[in-house]
Amino acid sequence: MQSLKDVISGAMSAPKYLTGDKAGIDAFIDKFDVFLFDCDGVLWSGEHLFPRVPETIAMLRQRNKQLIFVTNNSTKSRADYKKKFDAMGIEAYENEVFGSSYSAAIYIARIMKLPAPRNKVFVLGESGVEQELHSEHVRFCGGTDPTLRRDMQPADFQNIASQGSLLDPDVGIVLTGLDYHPSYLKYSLAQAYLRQGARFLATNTDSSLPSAGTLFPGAGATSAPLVKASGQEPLALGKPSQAMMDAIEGKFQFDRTKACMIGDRLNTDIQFGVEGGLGGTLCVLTGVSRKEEFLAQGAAVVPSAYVDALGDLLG
Ligand SMILES: O=C(O)[C@H](O)[C@H](O)COP(=O)(O)O
Ligand SMILES: [Mg+2]
Repeated sequence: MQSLKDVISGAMSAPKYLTGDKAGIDAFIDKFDVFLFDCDGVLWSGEHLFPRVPETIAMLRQRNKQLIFVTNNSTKSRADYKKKFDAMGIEAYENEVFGSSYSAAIYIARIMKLPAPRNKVFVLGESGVEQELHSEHVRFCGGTDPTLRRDMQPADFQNIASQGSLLDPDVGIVLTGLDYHPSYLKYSLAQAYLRQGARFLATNTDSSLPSAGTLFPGAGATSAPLVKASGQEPLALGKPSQAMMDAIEGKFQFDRTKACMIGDRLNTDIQFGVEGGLGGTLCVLTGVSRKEEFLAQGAAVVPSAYVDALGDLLG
């Protein structure tokens, strides 16, 4: 297993190309009891399901592998993902999903445990974040609140500056995720809360989102205006955060050396697996990262192996 020290010292063996190598694929799968699956860019690209994904998942289940779905996409809750899996004919279960919105919710509820009343969360994100905060009995505001999906009015500046009715005095945390409805008003409220000392968290900070076969602004892009305005960087609780890895290991109880992370992105999925001390990592080339990035001399993050598409594991 390659450590980050090996990566930096360049003492790394080249990643194994498995597409078309039946024996190599079998040997690779046999090494692991647990597979941590990224979603966007590996299973699907938005609503587009990649070929032979349901069959590949079924094959791993037939070989008695434990499967865990670890996504940074915070727009959906575990329950939402169960619906998406069902709609795409993928055999998967809600309790196998561990998303960045769930990671953030349990970090706030079980680790930060801010004292009431200033323990409310101002959300810059979608309903997946709200559902997971609710599942952990964490109070929140902002998010999908329709009254905030409007243009900034002159009176809003005075209201916010004078700690007026637009501000909730119980907010002690600002949490950003992938937000499809950003607005100047929401950024202004978030900045005001941070100036009052609220803690700054993010579900994830991925720069881009793979969807419909191309790339769109990611969670890191939708939270960037607040990072610039506040001069603060959030604590991110999605991949490659090892706080997330510890929480996953705690929930699913597995031997890290017998686990493999499958992902499409080097600086989230593969780095997550390498820094987490997992037995292996597999890069799938249907999403964000290109093989040239990790085959290059001195590449910072290198997977153990790679395939052109997840379905290639069927040989
Ligand atoms: O911007 C984002 O949030 C990410 O691009 C997206 O969520 C990635 O999801 P994942 O590949 O971890 O399933
Ligand atoms: Mg991905």
